[in-house]
Amino acid sequence: METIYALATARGRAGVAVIRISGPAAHGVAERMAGPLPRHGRGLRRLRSAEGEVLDEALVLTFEKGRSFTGAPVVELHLHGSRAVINAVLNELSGQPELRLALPGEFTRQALENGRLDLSQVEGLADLVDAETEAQRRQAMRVMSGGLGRKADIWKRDLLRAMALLEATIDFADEDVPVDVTPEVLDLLSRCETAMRAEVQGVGAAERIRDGFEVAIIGAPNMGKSTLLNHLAGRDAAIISDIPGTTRDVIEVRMDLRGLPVTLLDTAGLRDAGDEIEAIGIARAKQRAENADIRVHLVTAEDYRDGGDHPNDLVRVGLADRDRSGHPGISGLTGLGVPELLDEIASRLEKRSEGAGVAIRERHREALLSGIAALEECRSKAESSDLLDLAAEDLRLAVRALDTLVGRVDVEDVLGEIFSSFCIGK
Ligand SMILES: Nc1nc2c(c(=O)[nH]1)N(C=O)[C@@H](CNc1ccc(C(=O)N[C@@H](CCC(=O)O)C(=O)O)cc1)CN2
Ligand SMILES: Nc1nc2c(ncn2[C@@H]2O[C@H](COP(=O)(O)OP(=O)(O)OP(=O)(O)O)[C@@H](O)[C@H]2O)c(=O)[nH]1
Ligand SMILES: [K+]
Repeated sequence: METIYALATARGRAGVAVIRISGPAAHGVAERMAGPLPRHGRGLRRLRSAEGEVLDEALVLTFEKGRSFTGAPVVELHLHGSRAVINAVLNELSGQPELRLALPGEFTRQALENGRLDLSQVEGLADLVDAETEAQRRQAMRVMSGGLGRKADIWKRDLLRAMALLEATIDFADEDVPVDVTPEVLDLLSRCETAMRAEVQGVGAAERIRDGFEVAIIGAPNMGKSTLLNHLAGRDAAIISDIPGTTRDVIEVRMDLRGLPVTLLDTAGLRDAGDEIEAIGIARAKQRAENADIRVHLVTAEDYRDGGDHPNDLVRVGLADRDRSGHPGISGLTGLGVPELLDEIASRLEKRSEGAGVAIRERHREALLSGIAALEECRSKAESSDLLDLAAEDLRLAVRALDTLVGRVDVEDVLGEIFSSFCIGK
């Protein structure tokens, strides 16, 4: 294994910056710069260049092989977090013949190769590093701490028990001993299948939590859509004017709505377009609104009162102060009714988030579906005594599908894709 190094913290001025070195040469290189180090501990040391110049006074942490994040020997240099210090130390490290700059995600890759994390935990870690909201953090933590692997292990244990029962039946089949194990086998199969299906059901919600929900604000020109968006965003993201047809491109604002990641969309006012550009804007507005998770339809107070049915993915809100009917409406100008609108959106999105479990990616869905398909095959064969051999083969396929979840098999082709989303230093 090579020895790699990289800045683990973000670039730019900060209180402290951390450089990680991982691999067999880590301790040797660090001692060359810092002098003798504790074997598995920490110490305050002067880091010197080869010429003897003091580069920084740093906190140096050492981790023994098998007892570090990567599983390889690790040294962490906790530096003063200025650009100049970071550059000086990185420059010194780049001159060390045993070292190479880490690729994106390469520390985590070492952790995977050294069995410190399974593949699903690596995926969870990737999501955790990207998490912007509380719901994203919680979901990533569930997966990073091994939730999917634990479930897969439980299912696998049941399937291996079913396999042993089937094989015992096959062995006894010659001996005229009437052993009917199928009820127990079928019971084990259906238990797994139900649990796996529940996880498949949750992948959609999990993906929404990771990628974010879209909420589109729609309505006629000049209704105050941009005003409402700016109010929600807390900044002037969209242009407000009393000229109808101001907004043309879709304006996007990312926000954290009670822990849920939401992209708000301000769209062109819907009407018969005044010109060609506006027509394009309106077409885009319709398209994006159609794909959004929720549409907030701004209407006049009169229209709101005349009401009527509307699809339940549509939150219909009436403007507050444009008539005197006195009903509680909404205004992006005064903020009236905005907390209620946010509550309504959040509660709808929370409903959509329900069911997210520890299967959170398309890769997980595919593995589970192929496992479920194998279990279905197995069940239909297990019911007929002359197909038990084939039933056992289907079970092996199902177990294999579970193994791909945690990366015990078929890892190589997915690694590139997973690590491409990591940053350098992770
Ligand atoms: N300084 C620092 N902070 C960090 C990390 C890191 O690598 N370095 N992490 C990186 O993502 C996360 C923590 N994850 C870690 C997981 C395992 C070990 C580790 O060395 N485990 C040893 C025990 C070490 C000890 O107790 O001295 C072990 O399990 O044997 C370190 C960090 C977040 N904070
Ligand atoms: N009285 C009142 N005026 C508002 C309110 N919200 C917005 N306005 C005004 O209505 C005009 C249009 O506001 P915008 O937010 O640009 O409307 P829009 O729906 O985005 O308009 P388009 O870009 O044409 O689709 C501006 O002059 C706003 O100041 C409100 O709640 N009450
Ligand atoms: K506007």
